[in-house]
Amino acid sequence: MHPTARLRASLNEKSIRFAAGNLLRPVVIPERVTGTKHKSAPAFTITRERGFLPREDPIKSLPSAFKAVESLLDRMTIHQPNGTDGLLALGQFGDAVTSELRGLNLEHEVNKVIESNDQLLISALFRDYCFLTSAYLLEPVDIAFRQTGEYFPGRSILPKELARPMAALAEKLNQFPFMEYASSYALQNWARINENGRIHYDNLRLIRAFEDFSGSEKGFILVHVDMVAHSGQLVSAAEDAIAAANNNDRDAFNNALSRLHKTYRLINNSMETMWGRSKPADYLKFRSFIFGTAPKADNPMFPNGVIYEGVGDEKPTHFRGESGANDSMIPLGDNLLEITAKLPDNELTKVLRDFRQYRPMTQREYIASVEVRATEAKVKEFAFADPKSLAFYILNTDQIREFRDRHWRFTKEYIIRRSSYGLATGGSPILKYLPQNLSIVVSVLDEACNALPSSQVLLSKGMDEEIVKSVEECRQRSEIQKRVLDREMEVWQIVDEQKKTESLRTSGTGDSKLGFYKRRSSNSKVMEDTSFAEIDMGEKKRLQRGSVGSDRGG
Ligand code: HEM
Repeated sequence: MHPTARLRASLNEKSIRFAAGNLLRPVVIPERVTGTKHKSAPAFTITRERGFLPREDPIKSLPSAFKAVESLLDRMTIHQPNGTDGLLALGQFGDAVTSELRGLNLEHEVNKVIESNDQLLISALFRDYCFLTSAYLLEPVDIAFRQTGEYFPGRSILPKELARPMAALAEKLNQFPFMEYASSYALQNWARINENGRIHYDNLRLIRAFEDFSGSEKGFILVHVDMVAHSGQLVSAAEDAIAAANNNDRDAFNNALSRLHKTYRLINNSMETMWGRSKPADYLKFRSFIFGTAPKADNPMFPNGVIYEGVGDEKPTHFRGESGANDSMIPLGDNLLEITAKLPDNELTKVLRDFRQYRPMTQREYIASVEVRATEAKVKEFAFADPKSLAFYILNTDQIREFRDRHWRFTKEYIIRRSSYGLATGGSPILKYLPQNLSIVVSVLDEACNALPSSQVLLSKGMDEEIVKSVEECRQRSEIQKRVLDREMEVWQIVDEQKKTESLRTSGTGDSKLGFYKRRSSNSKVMEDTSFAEIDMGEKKRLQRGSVGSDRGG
């Protein structure tokens, strides 16, 4: 069947498929999947070697039939490698897309690639069309932000030259037709500098960029890749832990949890390098381009969603934006250690579950399967039944706490300090979503620490001194974290309420922000039905320059 014939009637329907019913089966994770004989295997086939990275390094450039696409991608980046301004800096990207792609019928070329079922090439095309789509929709948002420090609505119609290939590629990959962390912005967007070298930060470069190939955007993306380069060991340890719990094999279980712990430590150490590689003062400069069009009810940038021209019945669509929330390393730990089971049944948990849909199908199914299989194998109960296993369970849960703690500090320093805009790129409410997840890990850690005998008892039973010492430190950290977070949340609650009161007070006063908004939207159909008084596009903040790489002014 011709691929376009399969386009969904409405892209807004969440028609992503799950392997329901298969999640309980034992999963055999291969060591490696490479070479042309595996051409049709999904790019994100999960292996013990590569974990959540694509099974082969991403394709760096497109076949010559797509030279118009490649040219737009090269010329759009705000800071061009030769020091000039790119199309996005000049506000010329939207016009360039329509004038340069119209009439080329690249949709036909895209469909030929889809029919070939060359999954690596399909994935590269999806990455590149995602970059074009986000740049096109968010260009007005970024221009306004660079000029005023405030956000502005994006474009509400995606032209068919982008919309139809996007929809067809997304359909083939069974993903939403929008930029996503794994399949476009981060995990499909790196190349090794030395082909024979390791997948390691110093040996990586970007394939595509919105702002700059050598500055903070590079650091932001490639630190994620550097972390995920360890994920093969996470997958391997998680699989061995589930198998050991099923086989009642205590030694194998402890060995697997010990390997899991070592790997999470490597990942957390890599994450810590973010501060130096991607400056907090630079983040907002490329962040405009990774926002999404969801949530439907409450996204001031896309109050009426986005119409994909020529796709299905052209109903407005709403998709979450790019976010590390779509990474699979932490959900893997949450599910394996049965932390997920402790999530309260509320709106924020729905957000977390929704994030899990925004990733390659293989990862979606795998993460869901770990949740089901770990519950069946009673991983947590098995860990709690033995002091040494429980000690490893605590060490791993503490690593997940450490990740979320550092992450919350990133969010405060990179975002909250610099913008009052309440939505994160993935569309979650910043002040509520991340702290909830952190507080849940802390409560699981607390529960596990309370169940563990005292250090003296552990030592008297012959437990390794180093492990006992580390676990004791976890206990202390857990108590401190809980106290600090509780106090902090009280303060944020007050700030949030003040913000709401202030917004009510100033509503309808016609201040300069609103004036700018109205001026800019005078010829924009998108704003016709929107009440300006209710819009919060973030407060005006002074942009500061960072000092990483060649990240220059703008
Ligand atoms: C400057 C650095 C970072 C900032 C400012 C940041 C910001 C955020 C924000 C605001 C969210 C909320 C979800 C949303 O987008 O709506 C989020 C979620 C998330 N991010 Fe990041 N992030 C950063 C780095 C990372 C890194 C390096 C990773 C590693 C994979 C990561 C993984 C995650 C995860 C797993 C979540 C879901 C939260 C959870 O489960 O508790 N982030 N991020």
